[in-house]
Amino acid sequence: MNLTRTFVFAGSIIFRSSYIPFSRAYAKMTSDAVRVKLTEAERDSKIRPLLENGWKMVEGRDAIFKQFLFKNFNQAFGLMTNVALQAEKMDHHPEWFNVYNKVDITLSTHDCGGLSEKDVRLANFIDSAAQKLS
Ligand SMILES: C[C@H](O)[C@H](O)[C@H]1CNC2=NC(N)=NC(=O)C2=N1
Repeated sequence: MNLTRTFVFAGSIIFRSSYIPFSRAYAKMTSDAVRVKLTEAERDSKIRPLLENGWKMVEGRDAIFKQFLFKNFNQAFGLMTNVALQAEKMDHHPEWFNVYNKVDITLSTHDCGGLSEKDVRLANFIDSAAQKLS
């Protein structure tokens, strides 16, 4: 249990709150330190719009996938360049594959083993960046 989780666990004991709400509050406070899985309500409000915009749930994983097709390689690589810079800024990285004008992107948060707020933010950024390129 690393220092962050120790602190969160101790906090939930001291404040007599259940582990999850305290850890979510702590996660908001230090959004980069602790990544927590989306709740059912958050999935309904934040993942559903992505699924309606071409993203798909990955079978057997708590992850989302989308394939982007462009006119040529330049556009495809332009998306990857924009996303790479954003990924570094967020410290949150896609799993992706490119061949010529096609970019396959899978998003999930490795640190919590599933979808988190970071995946939602990055997916929305990717959709917006792809739209500007097409
Ligand atoms: C140490 C570094 O902050 C972490 O490994 C970051 C890097 N990028 C990441 N990317 C994704 N998709 N999930 C993570 O949990 C993650 N963690």
